[in-house]
Amino acid sequence: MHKVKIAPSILSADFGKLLAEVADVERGGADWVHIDVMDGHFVPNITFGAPVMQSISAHTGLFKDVHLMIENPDRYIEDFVKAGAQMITVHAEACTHLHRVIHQIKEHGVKAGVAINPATPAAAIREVLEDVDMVLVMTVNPGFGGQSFIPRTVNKIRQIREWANEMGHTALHIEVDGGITASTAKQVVEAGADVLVAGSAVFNTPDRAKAIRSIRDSLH
Ligand SMILES: O=C(CO)[C@H](O)[C@H](O)COP(=O)(O)O
Ligand SMILES: [Co+2]
Repeated sequence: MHKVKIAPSILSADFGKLLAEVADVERGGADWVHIDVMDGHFVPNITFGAPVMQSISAHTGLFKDVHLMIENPDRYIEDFVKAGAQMITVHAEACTHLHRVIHQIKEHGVKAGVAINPATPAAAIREVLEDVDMVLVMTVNPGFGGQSFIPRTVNKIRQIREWANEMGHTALHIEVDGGITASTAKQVVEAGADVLVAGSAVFNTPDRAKAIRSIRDSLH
């Protein structure tokens, strides 16, 4: 089992001072930075694209975890690789040819993840589980920060970790995203998650180091 990683989502950061916000969580003990890209089609919200991501990349040593909530993500993989992405996650619901997109990401030499919405069963990604570096189990409906954790999603985490262990895919990361706080983190880690995205729980408080520490401490 990997050491649990905390990945603050910049969705809840102040976009007017993104570099300072990312530097703040880097100093505060974050492991990864989670970059939410939304297109206003796959989800009812728009964030930013590869050029903004590139400006952040150049100024942080954090591992860059890109969550593409966009339709036809295959059209933008190369742009995000050039912008510094180290993990690119696409939604199973947004890809007609999911296996092809996953291999397209890997051909660029970056890690590949697949995400599933709360209403999507774990079985939707069973056939690509051995191909991916990470499964992102959405614990809220994607599109917005600050929503409440959906408890039913915990069963899917357990199921996916069980399948990965059965197939010997012990390096698989399981990331959870949405409503992760010091009150919800422990149950998802116990179910098999090892990457915790936290947006509002980290950025909506003035002391980011304290917020990250309190999520980490809640796991013991
Ligand atoms: O992908 C996302 C939303 O679609 C974000 O990563 C997620 O919402 C993080 O925000 P919070 O921790 O506040 O729930
Ligand atoms: Co996200």
